[in-house]
Amino acid sequence: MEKPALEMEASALWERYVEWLYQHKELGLYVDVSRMGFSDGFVKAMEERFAKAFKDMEKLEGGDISNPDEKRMVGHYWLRNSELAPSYYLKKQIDETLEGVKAFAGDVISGKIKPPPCPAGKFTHVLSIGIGGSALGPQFVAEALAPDNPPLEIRFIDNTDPAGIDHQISQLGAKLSSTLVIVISKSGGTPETRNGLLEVQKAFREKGLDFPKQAVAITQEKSLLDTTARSEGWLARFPMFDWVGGRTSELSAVGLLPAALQGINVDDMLYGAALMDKATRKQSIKENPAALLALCWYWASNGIGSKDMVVLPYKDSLLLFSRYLQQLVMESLGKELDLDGNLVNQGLSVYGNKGSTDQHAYIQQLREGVSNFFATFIEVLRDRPPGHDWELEPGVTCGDYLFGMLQGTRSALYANKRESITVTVQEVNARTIGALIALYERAVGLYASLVNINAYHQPGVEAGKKAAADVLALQKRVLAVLNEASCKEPAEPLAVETIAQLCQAPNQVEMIYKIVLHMAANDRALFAEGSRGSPRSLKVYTGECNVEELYD
Ligand SMILES: O=P(O)(O)OC[C@H]1O[C@](O)(CO)[C@@H](O)[C@@H]1O
Repeated sequence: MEKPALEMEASALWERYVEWLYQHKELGLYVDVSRMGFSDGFVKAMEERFAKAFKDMEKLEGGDISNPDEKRMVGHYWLRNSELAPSYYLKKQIDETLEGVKAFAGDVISGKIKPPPCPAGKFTHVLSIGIGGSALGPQFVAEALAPDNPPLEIRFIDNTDPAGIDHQISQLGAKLSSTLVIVISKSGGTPETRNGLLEVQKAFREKGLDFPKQAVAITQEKSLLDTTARSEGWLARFPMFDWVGGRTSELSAVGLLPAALQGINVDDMLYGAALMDKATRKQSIKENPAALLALCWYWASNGIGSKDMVVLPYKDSLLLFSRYLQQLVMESLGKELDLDGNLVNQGLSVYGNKGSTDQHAYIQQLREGVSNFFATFIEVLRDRPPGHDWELEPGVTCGDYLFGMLQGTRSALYANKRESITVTVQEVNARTIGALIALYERAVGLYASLVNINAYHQPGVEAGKKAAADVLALQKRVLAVLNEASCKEPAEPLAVETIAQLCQAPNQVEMIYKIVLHMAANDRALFAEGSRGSPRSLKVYTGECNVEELYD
């Protein structure tokens, strides 16, 4: 009888390794699933589901409405092979956008397009404003592929944290005058991105700079951002297509423009992705690396996300891969309902940083603690560019240590019956990064079919956005109430419970206390008496009577 994979002797394990090893020759990419415990019986039992998943992906690529809730096609695969687009019009849009991105980046790098305050100069920096899928891909790619001295250096604003925004602007300093600002938002209305834009526009005004002459928008046609950019005459606008989701947009203008401006070869990224797309269309689990990943995810987590996926790239430049995958996988698979409307609460949790750094952070728990995960090692064979290596000690380089750490951790986990997948690439370059993106996009698509969910919408995010808007609306009411009390003679400091009554929101008293605490920390409210840690003892006022706000 076949021994369980996690208890095999060395020779049987070697057989299993050889039998299951996947190699993509041209990409120099391997997927090893031998350290996952699935049996042949499990693979057999999954074949029918996979047959359906392959068909679902075929229909998706053919232009079906594969995102039924939003009534949208799902076309990120067409971006790297526009011949696949279901209409000539879409193909033309893809080709023209790609050409436009490359031509614009080329003109900026050559200095044909230059910042107005520096007639003799060139753009030196990019400031990219966006969040979620409109930031994570460009951040991952910049970290992985930007050369040491890129033609334009990139910085990111990906939050509505004022101190974080100030930091980015002050790091640019005088270089703001030679900074190209790219605002990325598919919807064109995401509050964090809008706030980043408003803050940056203010910084431009304060320095007497002409923002539109240094600004580019990447957004859906006719979105608020698009209309603003058009009416203000921004330097350029590039489209985000309705049928490309934020988390799968890295190989659209969203990722390609920032990459091209940093001197990264975007054709190579697209080519790598196209090669991987071709490989992952194969309708045989063993010969399809994305199907192998989806199979392992299903096996490890019982098809219900019962285990987490720890992603460990052993390469500094791949640091952000785990963060990028976190959104791709969790926003796609974390769903309450399946496609038939049943309550399923699906998902697959992803976390990770990089090896060997994480060996000194949490591998202790992975090896000996709670066994609620499976690992994915990302291995890079080429340590450094050729000609730069040297031996730290006889016969051993620094890269050999990194290799040893990865192999040692993989073996140590296996010895304690902890499962792992290893994805190996020859080197980190534009082609392999494109291929890795395409590999995981397809694995997510296949897995979503296996568990019968829509991977391409994100209804859960809306609830948080709405709740945040409610908090801001409540804050405005609190301010109005405080303002009115402060305009009385003498001013009347109010208890938080009284504020809640006056706002007609007695059930929101805790939120009102938090709002007041936040305003006080930012000198927008004052405490007449009481201790901040004893909410009931507080008496609050604004310190000044703002008549304008009162009658607003
Ligand atoms: O590109 P947008 O529309 O600004 O959205 C940013 C992100 O917000 C989300 O809609 C929700 O977090 C993501 O799916 C998306 O990538």
